[in-house]
Amino acid sequence: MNNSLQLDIPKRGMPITIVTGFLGSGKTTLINQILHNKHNLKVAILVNEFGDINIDSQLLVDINENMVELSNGCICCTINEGLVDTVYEILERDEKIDYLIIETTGLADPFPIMLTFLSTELKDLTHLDSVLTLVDCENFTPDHFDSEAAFKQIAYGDIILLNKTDLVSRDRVDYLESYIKTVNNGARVLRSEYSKIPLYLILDVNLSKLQPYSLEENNNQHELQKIPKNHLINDGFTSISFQSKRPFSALKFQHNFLDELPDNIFRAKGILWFKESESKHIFQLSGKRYDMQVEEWSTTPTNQLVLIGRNLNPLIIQQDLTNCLTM
Ligand SMILES: Nc1nc2c(ncn2[C@@H]2O[C@H](COP(=O)(O)OP(=O)(O)OP(=O)(O)O)[C@@H](O)[C@H]2O)c(=O)[nH]1
Repeated sequence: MNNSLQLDIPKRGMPITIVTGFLGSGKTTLINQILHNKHNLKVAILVNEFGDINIDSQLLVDINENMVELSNGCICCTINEGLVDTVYEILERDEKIDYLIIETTGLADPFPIMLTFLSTELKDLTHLDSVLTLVDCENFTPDHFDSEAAFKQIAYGDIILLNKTDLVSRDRVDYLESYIKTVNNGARVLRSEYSKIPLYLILDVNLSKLQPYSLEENNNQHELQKIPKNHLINDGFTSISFQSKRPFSALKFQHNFLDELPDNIFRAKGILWFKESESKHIFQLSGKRYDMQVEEWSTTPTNQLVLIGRNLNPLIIQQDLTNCLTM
């Protein structure tokens, strides 16, 4: 007689949370909160930026070998294969990683990224825990910035974090919550300031509705092939990078650039060097709001700036910025 008991316990691979949300909604801020509060958990972070300079990775509190950058393309389309290779590299490390967090660009459609973990061999080695979508309560509009990707971020979110509640009234947050429920009624909706949220509400929550058994393998491949490789072009967004080994004049940067900023720039972020200051300036602009944080330089000073918007003219913007440099 065969006494062995056959238990059908599903093997769970490395848990994965996809952190998404439109430009400037607070994704990097959330990852920093997670890194501060993760205790002994070995967390790997995969940061994707579609510009050719990766500013986000330089703004993370804990930059080490567990942080992987994927720049110059979008993991939901143009560099999806790069995502698969990177996840394999993380899985093959000698030291086991307990949890993987993927920060998408602010313009990513999360669906192809979700499918990546449910098709290919990755479905047996990983476990998609949830898609977490941040919403900037100040800048969010129900037309989703006229961007299909921004709409899908809400539609596919298992957790929606209404962030930047400090900048708006409670009525506005209530309104956003009821609007979001009309698009995605099943999501766990939470609220935060500076993306502060207890980790037990967002990690290892097993909220992903999309599971391998819910989709046939052939179907996944088919769905992946249907994803347009040029969705950023369809949405009309471009990113412009600017770098310089000469400092800016603070006065010129303020008057000739910031005061004249065109409306079609949605987001800018950079590490700036001003002739008038010995400190490094972290520049952040989301919508109409910007701020500068001051820190010590730990590297040779340079300027690195990324601007994201619609129908931007790179030559004019780069020339305007060059004109703000000191001689
Ligand atoms: N007032 C306020 N500012 C916030 C809050 N959360 C984030 N910020 C600020 O908003 C700016 C953008 O935050 P990030 O975390 O870089 O946003 P992101 O989603 O990673 O941006 P991208 O990856 O460029 O799309 C930064 O200046 C943050 O300090 C918040 O709750 N309140």
